[in-house]
Amino acid sequence: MLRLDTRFLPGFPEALSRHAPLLEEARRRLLAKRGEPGSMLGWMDLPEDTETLREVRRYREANPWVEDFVLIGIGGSALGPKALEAAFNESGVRFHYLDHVEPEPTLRLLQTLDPRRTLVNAVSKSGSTAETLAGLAVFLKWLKAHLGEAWRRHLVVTTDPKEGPLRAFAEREGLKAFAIPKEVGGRFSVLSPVGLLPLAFAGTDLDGLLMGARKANETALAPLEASLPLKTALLLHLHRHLPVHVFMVYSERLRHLPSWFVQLHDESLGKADRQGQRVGTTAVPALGPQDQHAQVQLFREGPLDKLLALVIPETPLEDLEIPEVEGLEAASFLFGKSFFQLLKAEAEATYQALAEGGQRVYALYLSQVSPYAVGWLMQHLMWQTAFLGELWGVNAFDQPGVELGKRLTLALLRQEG
Ligand SMILES: O=P(O)(O)OC[C@H]1O[C@H](O)[C@H](O)[C@@H](O)[C@@H]1O
Repeated sequence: MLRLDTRFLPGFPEALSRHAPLLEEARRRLLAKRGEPGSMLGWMDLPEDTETLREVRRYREANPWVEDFVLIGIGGSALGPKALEAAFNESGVRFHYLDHVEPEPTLRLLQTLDPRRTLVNAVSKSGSTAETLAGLAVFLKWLKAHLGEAWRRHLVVTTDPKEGPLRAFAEREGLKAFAIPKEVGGRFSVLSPVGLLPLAFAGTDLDGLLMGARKANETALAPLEASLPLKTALLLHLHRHLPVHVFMVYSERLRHLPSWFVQLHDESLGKADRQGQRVGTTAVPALGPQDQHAQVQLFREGPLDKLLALVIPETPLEDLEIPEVEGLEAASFLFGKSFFQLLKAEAEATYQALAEGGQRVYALYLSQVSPYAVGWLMQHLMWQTAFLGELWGVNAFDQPGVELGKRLTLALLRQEG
């Protein structure tokens, strides 16, 4: 379950009815593009794709020997699987992410891995991302050096169905390659094989995850009063004059979720609109309770330039009692309480304190940190982003601003010879 709480934004129900025509129009425009080539709305259909799920499961079953899974990918090709695997790794397979090009940790990783038990997954929609190709080259050499001809079983590719250098390489070498559907962009790809393949190795409940995402689809299309993504899109739209959007999650298991959201929000919505105006708000990742001891001071008493979203679990899967300690009476208010009670109290107190501090804040309650609820939340946030693209007049599915950095990197490398 995912539940929106706007108790500290009392005018919101009226604002929702006032903006009904605007929201309905944004939804109509978005859905009208569905199925249009190049509209990049394929992520809406991923939760229904049972064929890919079967293919991913078959591959997982055929490779029971895997103990270490190295995902080489960056941005949308790494952030989603990283967020979900950290929360729902039930298998004990160890995951390593090469989403950087720092030599020292890469060398250390290569020294600790057993190539005979390692599966390398190179993930890139374009198939041409520099960091990913650099990592692939290094791991390919390592696999070949240790395994000879057997290296092919240890490398699996996830990329465009037809195009790009990685697809061509996989074909040339006869490698197993999963497809990221053409109409699915990187930051919207977590429910494609980009996420499903690693999560199958992590033993995550994929049925639950996709069922949750289907629920988000249902709410996205529901009448306005029941349309959670239209509601949160409106919250962000009404506060677009506030430059900062804090996304704060009260779950250690979901510690990587804010980074996934940051890419989704910032890269989709921070750009020039159709009139050439710069638009966008800056998503700031935060984690509870850790950031209560780091960022919350600023959130509470710093500039009133923020809209904050708190993601708060309502129930734990398991709980842990805080036992009494003799001689530590200062902590007696904790004794007999549980970790989750403390977590929940802290989240609620922060929610209230932020509102009383004058900040604009709302909560998204997750029934539990389960694949179902988190699948729902992630697909919900994709809908929210897509609706905001319509409301702000930007193409939420391109990233022209990233291209210049890529071109300059290439130019610098060429100069160095
Ligand atoms: O999946 P890839 O094509 O390798 O792309 C990885 C990342 O590259 C660029 O930085 C894009 O701006 C991101 O949106 C993308 O997620």
